[in-house]
Amino acid sequence: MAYDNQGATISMEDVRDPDITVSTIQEEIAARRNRMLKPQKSTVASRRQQAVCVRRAHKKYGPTKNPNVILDGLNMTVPKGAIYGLLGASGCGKTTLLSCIVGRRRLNSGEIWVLGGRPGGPGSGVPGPRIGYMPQEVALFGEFSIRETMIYFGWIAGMTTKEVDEKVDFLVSLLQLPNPTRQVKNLSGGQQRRVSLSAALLHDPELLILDEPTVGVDPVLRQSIWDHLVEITKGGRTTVIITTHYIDETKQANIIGLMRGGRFLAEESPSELMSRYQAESLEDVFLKLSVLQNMGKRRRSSILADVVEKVEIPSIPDPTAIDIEDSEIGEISGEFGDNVSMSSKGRGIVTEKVTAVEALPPEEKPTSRYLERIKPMKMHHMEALIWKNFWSLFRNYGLLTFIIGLPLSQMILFCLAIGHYPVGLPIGIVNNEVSPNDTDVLCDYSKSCPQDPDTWEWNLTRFSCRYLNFLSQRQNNLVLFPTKEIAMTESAKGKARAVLVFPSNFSASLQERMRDPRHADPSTIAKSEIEVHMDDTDKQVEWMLNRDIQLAFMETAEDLTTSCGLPKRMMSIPVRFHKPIFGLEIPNFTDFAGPGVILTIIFFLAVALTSGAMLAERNEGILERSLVSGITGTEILFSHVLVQMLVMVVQTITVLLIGFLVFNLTITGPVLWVVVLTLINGLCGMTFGFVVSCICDTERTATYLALGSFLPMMLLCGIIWPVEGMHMILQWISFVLPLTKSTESLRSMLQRGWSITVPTVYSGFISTTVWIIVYLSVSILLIKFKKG
Ligand SMILES: Nc1ncnc2c1ncn2[C@@H]1O[C@H](COP(=O)(O)OP(=O)(O)OP(=O)(O)O)[C@@H](O)[C@H]1O
Repeated sequence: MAYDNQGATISMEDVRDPDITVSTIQEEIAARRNRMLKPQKSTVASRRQQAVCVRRAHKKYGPTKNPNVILDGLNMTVPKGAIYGLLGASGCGKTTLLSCIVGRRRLNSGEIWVLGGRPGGPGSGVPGPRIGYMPQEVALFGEFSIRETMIYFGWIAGMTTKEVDEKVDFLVSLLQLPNPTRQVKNLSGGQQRRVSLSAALLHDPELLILDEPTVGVDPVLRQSIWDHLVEITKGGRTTVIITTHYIDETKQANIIGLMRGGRFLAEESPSELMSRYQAESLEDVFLKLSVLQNMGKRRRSSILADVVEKVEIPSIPDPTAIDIEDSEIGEISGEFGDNVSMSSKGRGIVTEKVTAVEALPPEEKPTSRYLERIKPMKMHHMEALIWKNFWSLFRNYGLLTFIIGLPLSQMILFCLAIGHYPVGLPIGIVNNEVSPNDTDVLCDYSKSCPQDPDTWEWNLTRFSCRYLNFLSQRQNNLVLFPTKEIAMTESAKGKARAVLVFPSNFSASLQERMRDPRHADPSTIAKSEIEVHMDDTDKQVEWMLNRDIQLAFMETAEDLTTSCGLPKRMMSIPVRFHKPIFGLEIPNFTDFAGPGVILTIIFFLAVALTSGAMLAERNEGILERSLVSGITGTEILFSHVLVQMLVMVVQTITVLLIGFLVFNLTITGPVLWVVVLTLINGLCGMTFGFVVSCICDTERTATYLALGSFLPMMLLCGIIWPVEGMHMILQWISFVLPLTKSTESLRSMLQRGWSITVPTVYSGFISTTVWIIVYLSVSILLIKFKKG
């Protein structure tokens, strides 16, 4: 046997004097520090024979400048076949240590060997079915029944449903669980913890890691849980590491590790500890060892002096009783004080049963390592995950209604609310051409031709009335004001969005201007014009009114020529817009914004759905538990993708049907490719959701991130405003955003009718696919490497 000589551990031989006093202990501690450590042989092989072996573990949280040191050179040895009780005050780092052992957190320095290998490395079985992990959180699916929960974890561990059902009966009676058909969310906290424990016990793992399994469990049941643990470890095949706050319940453990200040105060059998420290209970032992540890630290800090003075210093009665030959010493890992270590004599009780040196796991071969790292998806994992994701989603009726109802309602709202022509805008009219007694804004005018058929002389009268008649066909809320001053005052109060003033001899001046433009004086020209004052605060409205005012004039002029039997086009501006190359003759904003809106709805719903599902899974500890049981990040992501694709197909069909069949959005291109682009865009949103859930720790930060990305994407991807109108730098940014190319591609298919072979169209597909790959890779890497 050998012990680790690098962990600053010294044998206990100097702390054995029964008449020891405070001062002598201090002297001894000081003397020991100066003493040379005797090097002992410690090999990787010896560490790999233990169920768990931790050496010189350092772990800290927080910033480098002000770190919160949790593990401070901790050594731990868990022999195979032992029940190891990990004890310590709340917050001392038990859970942190366990999550490092199961490979979910990384040490800052030090080594961990689990079942002969490094966690996460080949041969360790961690993560994987060789380990049974019950985390501190309940980490179960509320929507599932007890039996379904067992089926999920059983399938992951490679069990058949029949095997699971057989084990469920046993566990239900052992842990006094309610009827297995009961839903987990309807169980009490204590019952849920027992279900969680049974999920860890289900597949008879070699190493059971149980983080506070007996919280909220009554003493009788607690005893039967311990009896069961003792029973399963008897054969030496199963090892148990258990944390608990009930120190005295660990009397049945083979070894207990008392953790304090980032180290072990001791790592011994409970009976050995109690007899050595002449303590009634393990709590007493813990207290006495804590005092000793504080004394070691006292020279550095006097903060704990009060505590030390109030507690009786332990006397150690029979130093020879704990004297151990070097040859008997196992890998000493328990320690207390400043580099004062405890021997592990008690461990002999356990190790005797399992001392037969088992064959070591095969050495890692470099050739197979690469293949092992790729870890292809396992069928039984995927089966369990897809089954779980499917039922988690489809049993949550509220969520289901939301994810189908939201795109439906959004599309209806978009089609009803966006792109329609604003009507009923109040337009103030001051018509000085008619008498003040003429109170009807649509004043009378002669519809016959105002041209003398003999002399061809024009006699234009009340042209303003003719014009207002046409204007009212476009904007029907014309409000007559008696004077320009009143009109301007009222419009300043918001009573009119524009004011049109007709000069007193508007028709005569207009006629003069047309008849003899060369000799028309500026006053005549000024009086021939309609004076327009616009409310420019709303650019969109201003443009539309501007267009109406001008088009109404053209229509009036055309009407005049028609009434005189002249060609209609004679009076219009000599620019004629013929059939458009693409799109409708009357431009439609709904058609312009439609593609972007469709893609945005599908993209961000997928982001919300995926990040929500993943975050819930992670925060409830389910993700952690699944990863420890051997599921890979890739499997988790792909299982979500497969199930959520179903949802997305329904969402896509709903949105497209509403848009194109109900609201007649223009669709002239290939329908199949339109559907495919919408679907892969949703997939892109889904993968972005994975990234969000991996980066963010809480739903709140995920909401901020999703919202923070939603607005820039909306603004920059050309939905609201053409990309060509943006600042050059924004155009570059817009170019690489996931929705820009796809929006343009969809618009080209819908309105231009372009096929997939056109670069603008296929570049949308390529851009979306590239983003999917990027997001997916980032999420897989984050799941794999983002550990505490
Ligand atoms: N991700 C983290 N970031 C920063 N600090 C953390 C993190 N996780 C744990 N800690 C801190 O590390 C310390 C040890 O936490 P840990 O959960 O390991 O303690 P514990 O012994 O299991 O406590 P308990 O018995 O109450 O569960 C605590 O002070 C805790 O606040």
